[in-house]
Amino acid sequence: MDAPAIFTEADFYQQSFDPQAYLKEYYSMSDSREGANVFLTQNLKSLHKMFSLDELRGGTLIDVGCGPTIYQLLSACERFQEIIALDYTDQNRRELERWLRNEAGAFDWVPVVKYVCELEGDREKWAEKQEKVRKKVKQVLKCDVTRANPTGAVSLPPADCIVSTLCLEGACKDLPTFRSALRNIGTLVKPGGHLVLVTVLGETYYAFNKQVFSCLRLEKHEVEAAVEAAGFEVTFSEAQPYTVSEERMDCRGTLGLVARRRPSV
Ligand SMILES: C[S@@+](CC[C@H](N)C(=O)[O-])C[C@H]1O[C@@H](n2cnc3c(N)ncnc32)[C@H](O)[C@@H]1O
Repeated sequence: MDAPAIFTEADFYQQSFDPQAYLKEYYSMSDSREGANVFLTQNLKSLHKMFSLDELRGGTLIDVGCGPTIYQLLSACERFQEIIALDYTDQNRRELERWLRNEAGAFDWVPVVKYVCELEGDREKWAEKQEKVRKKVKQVLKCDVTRANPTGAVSLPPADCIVSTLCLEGACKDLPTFRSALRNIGTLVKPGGHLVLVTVLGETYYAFNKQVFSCLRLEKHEVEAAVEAAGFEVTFSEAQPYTVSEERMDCRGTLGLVARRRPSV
């Protein structure tokens, strides 16, 4: 499989991203899909590690490019009082809201929630954690990371922390756009607040449901330099090789990064 000839940007997501197919392909956790679980468990462990850091706690957390997923909030919800989730694509925000309202047909996150509870030391707390996420997510709003003001007419008070998983490398066609998107989302966090990033490294495409999406091929040092240039100080950065060979993506590694926004001058 090859990367698309033209980089698939936000409008392509709006037209072609099927949230249920995405969830089924990347977030179904089962013993029969051992290889497929590696990508997910690697990212869950990284989020668990980062949201165990002392400095990561506070009032508000904004999830940028949340998609239809909640796994990125499972460790975070223990550290922040309120969560606001943002994404460009209408159907992804709707799918997330379906789960938040516990509607029939919403994706079953229980195996993933149990896995994170086990990382935290008590697998039996899964129902409590699900309710915590459902209670803490206060708003699900549209955003565009390529805009200087990502939430447009809606103005949000700057958050204590922003988290973004697997979004910017899919939304940004080249390194200058990636760097400017980091500056844009940086405005959503208070000076002294934190950015938590999970990105894939060395990836040019990912696919599901016979649909291929572009990915900006990134190296660890490029992500770190872009985060620093956006006004943050990187305080934690850990890359892990991704060695599973699969048709659905050409990912070579994953990166978990924490940075602190510098005081404005
Ligand atoms: C690969 S999905 C990641 C979803 C989720 N964060 C996860 O970890 O699985 C990429 C997400 O980025 C969103 N996206 C793409 N372009 C965007 C843009 N310009 N602004 C905001 N979100 C965008 C898509 O709608 C999609 O939900």
